[in-house]
Amino acid sequence: MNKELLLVVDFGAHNNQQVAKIARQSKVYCEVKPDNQDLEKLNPKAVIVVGDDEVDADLSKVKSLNVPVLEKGNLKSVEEIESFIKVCGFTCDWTVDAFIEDAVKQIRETVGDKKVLCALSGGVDSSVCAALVYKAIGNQLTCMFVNHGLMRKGEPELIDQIFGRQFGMPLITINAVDRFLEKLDGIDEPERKRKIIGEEFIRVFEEESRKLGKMDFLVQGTIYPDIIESVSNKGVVKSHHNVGGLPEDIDFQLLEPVKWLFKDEVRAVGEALGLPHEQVWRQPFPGPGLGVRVVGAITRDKLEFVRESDAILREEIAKAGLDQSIWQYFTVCPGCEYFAS
Ligand SMILES: Nc1ncnc2c1ncn2[C@@H]1O[C@H](COP(=O)(O)OP(=O)(O)OP(=O)(O)O)[C@@H](O)[C@H]1O
Repeated sequence: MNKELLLVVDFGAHNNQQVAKIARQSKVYCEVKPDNQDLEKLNPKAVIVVGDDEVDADLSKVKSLNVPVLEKGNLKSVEEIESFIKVCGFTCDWTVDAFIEDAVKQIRETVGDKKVLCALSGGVDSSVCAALVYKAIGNQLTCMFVNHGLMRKGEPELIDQIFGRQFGMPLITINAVDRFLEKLDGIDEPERKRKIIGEEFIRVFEEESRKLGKMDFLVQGTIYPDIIESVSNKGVVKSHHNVGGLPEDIDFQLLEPVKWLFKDEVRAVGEALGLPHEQVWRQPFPGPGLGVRVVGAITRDKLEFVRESDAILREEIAKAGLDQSIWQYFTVCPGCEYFAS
């Protein structure tokens, strides 16, 4: 697809992502770039300038593009952006389906006949990436799910049901429950737990992926805010999203098929690809899973307690119709007497 680009040039605005999201809701493809980039090579059809100190900004680079520029005031209203889009004559054809079609084509071109590995956690980002890459290259993709024993109730089974059975993807499930729980034995510091879980994940993933023979690409669920924030005008906000913190020198090329999408767009793409609604709209879940919802040292009893109580809470919240309006809700297992052995 030959995309018409609406460029948001960011002079350090706090609302840069908001402006891009509004434009995209009008089906216009929009990217956010800091003003120090080579804007000309992006060939935009129009530009919106945003910035908290925009009045003092040097707009010569933007003006030299010779395209329409919306540059007055920092807080651009939805109406203002929509009418600018209309005046500029955008085709407004950037839809979820158009994105998928384009992404599938690009993935096929990039991958050719090579092999791709996806670390599938069952979270929104890796799930949508897996579905998208599978649509593009079918069985050239292998997904690997590491069950570390810290998942929510029914989650490992659900991953198998959706990706293994419904989609029919090549899916390898690694049962590493004992291995993780042994490493975590007696550890009560939450930061220490996180570190152990992260490091163990990398070890398991490396060991198991080696058994698969040569894999050329690794799928990574980078999303657009990761990119905008890592190259923001205000300096690096946070480092790039990474598959469980794998080292930089891994022997894979990265495939990042949703790196131009905001989270809600990732969800919409997931639904369009046939992932269940509940899977793509689920609440954020911490990487170290239930391990950090047990206060103090983790035992199998405590894990079971927090897993069951979490399942009950989620069921009740859903029954009350609140599961999409409350951003985060969870149960915690305190280090109480009841569990003393
Ligand atoms: N148990 C797991 N099995 C396989 N891959 C995993 C697992 N946990 C994490 N990963 C990989 O590491 C990536 C980053 O994990 P993190 O916990 O930070 O999740 P995230 O950024 O919310 O992404 P997602 O929505 O895919 O879970 C995931 O996208 C996935 O590729």
